Amino acid sequence: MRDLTMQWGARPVLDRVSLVMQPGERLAVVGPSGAGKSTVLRLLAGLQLPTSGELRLFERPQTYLRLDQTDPPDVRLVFQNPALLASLTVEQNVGFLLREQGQLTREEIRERVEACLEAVGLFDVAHQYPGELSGGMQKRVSFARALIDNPQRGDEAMPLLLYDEPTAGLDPVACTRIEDLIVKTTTVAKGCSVVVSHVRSTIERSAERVVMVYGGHFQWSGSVEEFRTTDNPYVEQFRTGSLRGPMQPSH
Ligand SMILES: Nc1ncnc2c1ncn2[C@@H]1O[C@H](COP(=O)(O)OP(=O)(O)OP(=O)(O)O)[C@@H](O)[C@H]1O
Repeated sequence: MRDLTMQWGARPVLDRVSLVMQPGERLAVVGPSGAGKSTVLRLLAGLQLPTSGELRLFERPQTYLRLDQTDPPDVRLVFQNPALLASLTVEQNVGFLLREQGQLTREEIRERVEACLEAVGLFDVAHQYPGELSGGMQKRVSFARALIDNPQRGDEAMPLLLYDEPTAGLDPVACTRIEDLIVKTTTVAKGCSVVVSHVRSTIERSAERVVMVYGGHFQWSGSVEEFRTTDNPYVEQFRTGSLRGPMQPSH
């Protein structure tokens, strides 16, 4: 992102922000409610276009919405609500894109789906419907869906995986499982990832670098180790949950 601005009202939500991600990097985007974290994800996903500035994904400038691109970049979304299709089985949900592409036989798709389900620790659920699974299992299915690969994908191809609040509302043990899955999914897909989360363990366990968004700017960026110890006032207030600090509701 270079000098990227996203503006709906009088004040820009993102005001000329810049960010470069390294290949294979795992990034966490943090900040208080309404700071613009989901906006960052939606821009990266191509679900909305910036008001101004430049967004490049894998070197290619993004000037069209994802749906309008004939050859969209490989960006995969794992949203807070797993957004599975209720009328399709788990197997049909995970293999949806491969079926649409029509390049593999049913048996080949079934094998790939099975491998992705096993990679996220799901067994014997392929023929069940999402509604028959627990919330945690549904999240796993959405991770499996992010693992499914296009057969034409070259060895050097690198997807960008986007995780929006992946551990919101989960118990601490379920959080740990999902955090491990984020690292695993990103590694297995040979991709890079951006996680938006308020959960400290998720930020620290699933990312290598942290970016703090507030007031339209990226106020701070550093490694996870630095995030734990920095005395940057924004990060300190976020870490401690203090009401005192530079982040106030009126801003
Ligand atoms: N389509 C839209 N039209 C107008 N304003 C919008 C739109 N989408 C987001 N906004 C505004 O942009 C700001 C940032 O929203 P965003 O969802 O990115 O915040 P967030 O940091 O992800 O918050 P949360 O942690 O609560 O999910 C908010 O003030 C929101 O009202």
